[in-house]
Amino acid sequence: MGWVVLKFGGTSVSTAPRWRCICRRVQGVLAEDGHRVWVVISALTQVTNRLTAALDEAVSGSQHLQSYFHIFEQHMQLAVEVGLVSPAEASGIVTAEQSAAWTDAVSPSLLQPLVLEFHHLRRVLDGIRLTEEASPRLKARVLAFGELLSTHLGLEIMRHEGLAQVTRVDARQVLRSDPAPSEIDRYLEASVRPSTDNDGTVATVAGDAPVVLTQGFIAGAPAATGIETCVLGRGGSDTSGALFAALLGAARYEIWTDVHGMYTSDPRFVPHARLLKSLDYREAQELAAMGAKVLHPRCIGPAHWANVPVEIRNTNDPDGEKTVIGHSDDDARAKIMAVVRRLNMTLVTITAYGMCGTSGFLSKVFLPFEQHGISVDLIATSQFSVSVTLDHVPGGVDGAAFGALVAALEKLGAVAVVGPCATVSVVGRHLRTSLGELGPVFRLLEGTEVLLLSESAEDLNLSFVVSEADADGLVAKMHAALFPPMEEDTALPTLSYLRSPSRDALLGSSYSALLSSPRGFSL
Ligand SMILES: Nc1ncnc2c1ncn2[C@@H]1O[C@H](COP(=O)(O)OP(=O)(O)O)[C@@H](O)[C@H]1O
Ligand SMILES: N[C@@H](CC(=O)OP(=O)(O)O)C(=O)O
Repeated sequence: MGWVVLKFGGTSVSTAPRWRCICRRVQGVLAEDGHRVWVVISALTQVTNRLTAALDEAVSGSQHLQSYFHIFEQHMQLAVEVGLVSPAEASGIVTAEQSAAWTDAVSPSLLQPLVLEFHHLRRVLDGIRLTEEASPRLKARVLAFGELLSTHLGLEIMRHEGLAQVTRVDARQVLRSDPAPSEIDRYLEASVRPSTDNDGTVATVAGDAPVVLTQGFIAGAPAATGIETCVLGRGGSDTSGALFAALLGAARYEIWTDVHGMYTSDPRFVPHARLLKSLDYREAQELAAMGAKVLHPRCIGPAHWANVPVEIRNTNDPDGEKTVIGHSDDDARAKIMAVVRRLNMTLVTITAYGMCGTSGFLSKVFLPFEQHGISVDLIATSQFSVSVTLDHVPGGVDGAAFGALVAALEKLGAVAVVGPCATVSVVGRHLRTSLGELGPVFRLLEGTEVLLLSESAEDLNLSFVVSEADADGLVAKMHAALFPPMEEDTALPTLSYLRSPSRDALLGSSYSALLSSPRGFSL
């Protein structure tokens, strides 16, 4: 019997109606061809942010249980909403001390694992408060509690909803991280290579259970003393799901979230954004990497590696439209797919007039980036100058790694650092053959200071580095030019060439149309 992997994000696991939807979907897949179902869930919405706040509170020693108590309340509210705890049992707990007493004295036995996990979290936070410091290793342990807690509660909710044969698996037993250059990468931005389950670990942990529930975001980091906890970076549950799908050789990987799929821009800011009905792996990867936050940038790799088709679907509209990601045979055709942006980028320019025309300039410039574990994103070069953008600086621009990088680069020439800035990217296929269609985009840049312009070697994105303040306005204008709002198409005769059969095959409904559809849903 084959597996189908379902991943539910924070917004999809935080209310009773969403959990009923999860259980219905699991039952639907079980009924279809006798599949087994591997369910990956994130922490309840905002819990990872609250754990980050709890860490800061514990380090600073101020009110270190405030965020902890918020998290406790959130889980109790859900337990009440789904009917696992009565409102009377949960009432009257207004402080962290009372929550501890409540969990000791009156918690229902089926919630004992959840309660023990809360005790464990509290012990770790108390320890951090005493020492007033938290290493990347300890931070990862704290952040992992979000998913450990949600899966304890989720297991009982699923059983309560009639799914008797669910097994909870600890993801750290299955996913093992790769060696990493720094402590931050090792524990907080861990990467796990996709692989097949040669040693049968997945089969062992799943046993005969038709349904497995496990954590997204967390993995095991092999250490001399055993297996430590690491996390895959914010939003990493999508990648966990893809890794499990690859290990299991799953028939399908479904990512359930609060939107119908990948849109031509972030629908929160561009309500006329159109749903992308089908994408190939490379296109989806490029969109995720350039800022379509609905997918974690590393999640497509494992699915592609194992040839597992991916679907992105809306928990609030389970039978509605969706994005399907897989192989495609039409990559010869040019197409414009989206306008997306990323914030918090750093632009570094190294200028060395003395090196004009000398060989090896580029290798000398890039060596310090490798030595200090900082990967570059966009690149533009001239004879004596190189500009690069960085989307992730381990330890931040005030940290030791970045300081050492700048010191090394200064030995080669003058170094200028600009940040935080933003990249606005038009993502598509064969953009160099679509420059006529992209014309309006360039006109829209008049009056905006463009710090760097880059066209990707693979011809998949055209990116502009601008100030953060300019980014959202620019995205909205560029998107309106390239994807005119549907109802206004006829009013824009000059852009009518943007309608074509291939475009109609690619683009689904707009976010605003889906939002006002009779089925109705909300972000
Ligand atoms: N291009 C895009 N297409 C779809 N959603 C996007 C895009 N860019 C950003 N998003 C945002 O991604 C959100 C879903 O991702 P996320 O919050 O990580 O979900 P989850 O908690 O379910 O994992 C959506 O609510 C949407 O606002
Ligand atoms: N809980 C983690 C991992 C994650 O992927 O969450 P979500 O699926 O809600 O984006 C985070 O907030 O980063």
